[in-house]
Amino acid sequence: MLVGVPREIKNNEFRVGLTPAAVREYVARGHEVLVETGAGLGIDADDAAYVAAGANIASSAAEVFSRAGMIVKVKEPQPSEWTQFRPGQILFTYLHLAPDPAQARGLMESGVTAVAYETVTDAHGGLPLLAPMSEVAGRLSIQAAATALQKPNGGRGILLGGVPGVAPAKVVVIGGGVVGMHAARMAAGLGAEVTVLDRSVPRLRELDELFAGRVRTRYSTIDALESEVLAADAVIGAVLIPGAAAPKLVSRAMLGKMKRGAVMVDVAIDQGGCFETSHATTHADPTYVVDGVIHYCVANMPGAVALTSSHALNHATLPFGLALAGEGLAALARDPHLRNGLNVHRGRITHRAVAEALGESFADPDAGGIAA
Ligand SMILES: NC(=O)C1=CN([C@@H]2O[C@H](COP(=O)(O)OP(=O)(O)OC[C@H]3O[C@@H](n4cnc5c(N)ncnc54)[C@H](O)[C@@H]3O)[C@@H](O)[C@H]2O)C=CC1
Ligand SMILES: CC(=O)C(=O)O
Ligand SMILES: [Mg+2]
Repeated sequence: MLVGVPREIKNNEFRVGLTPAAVREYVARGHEVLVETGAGLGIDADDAAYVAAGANIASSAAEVFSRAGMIVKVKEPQPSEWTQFRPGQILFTYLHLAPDPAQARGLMESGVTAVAYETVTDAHGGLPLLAPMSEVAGRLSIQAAATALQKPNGGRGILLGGVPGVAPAKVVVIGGGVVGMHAARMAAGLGAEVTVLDRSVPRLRELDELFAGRVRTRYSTIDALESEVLAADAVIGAVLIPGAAAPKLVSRAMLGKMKRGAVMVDVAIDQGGCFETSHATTHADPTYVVDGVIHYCVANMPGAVALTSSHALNHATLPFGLALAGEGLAALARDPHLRNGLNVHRGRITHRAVAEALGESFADPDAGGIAA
């Protein structure tokens, strides 16, 4: 198959869909790879590095979109990209459609077959193509919180770890999955007092074991959430119901009672955010203030550490991308986990939670017909 890699165009997005190492794997299996000029510059991979890996270089995104049978990207397509897809073409990237009806409509109208990284599953109930970026964003969330808490940035002026004789900051992590676990680990490593809330008791048990008492865990009732959030210096929003819009767990009323200069990092913003007052921001202007509380709501946090992120993402996407390039739609028919990633096919929404969030009718991909 001819696999196309356009340059990412979202604000401050420096990642790339395929690294040169990944290109080499595709080429070794007989695929042709077409990379837009400059697509890898954010990770120190120039056109020559891609040519050395066996790729051809396209002078424009339009050339990539018009020639490729499959497009491999990182971020959800932007409006200027929706219009370039065509029926039968495969798109393999993050989509986050639940909070984004305009993009959903654009993809449906294009006729593209869109496989979303964030809903591909594995045999252990995990999300293998979301996990690496959740690891990055979880770790980064604590760097963002630590920076925003500094007085010149509008924060409370508290050091996460404190110093001998002065108490550390209180960090509250809502959702103890991949993002939450990595956030807790970084915050605890810096010496903060960390509490993780989750609705899954088995998950709280795992975290309790893992952190051996260094991190507190609490079952996430409204009571527990309120008391923790009101005492917090930093709150990390890290919940997920796969495919669905994030539940709003911190209300405007709760926010009004928080400490002035506290920081809220809503990592779940790509699914619409889990704080009532969240709206998506960009790396160019990452924070805003509501009721004296700093909000950081960047929807592509890993783009800031593109070098680390692109390699981690490619390690996870490579086997699935190779299956799609090698078998086309048959890969979706064969592998139920990859099929869970299918969000849009032939103008219909093919993921149940995404369809429900958008109020669209659901076309069940398990009911057959994919490989036709
Ligand atoms: N902003 C960004 O740049 C990035 C955002 N993300 C997003 O971060 C979010 C979290 O991702 P992961 O940690 O990988 O998901 P995950 O599935 O590993 O963890 C989610 C956790 O939330 C818990 N949860 C669900 N509903 C809850 C509720 N009402 N109260 C408390 N806990 C609840 C679940 O039990 C689970 O443990 C996702 O929306 C993901 O897309 C991930 C990477 C980058
Ligand atoms: C998961 C996601 O949205 C990102 O890495 O940007
Ligand atoms: Mg995102």
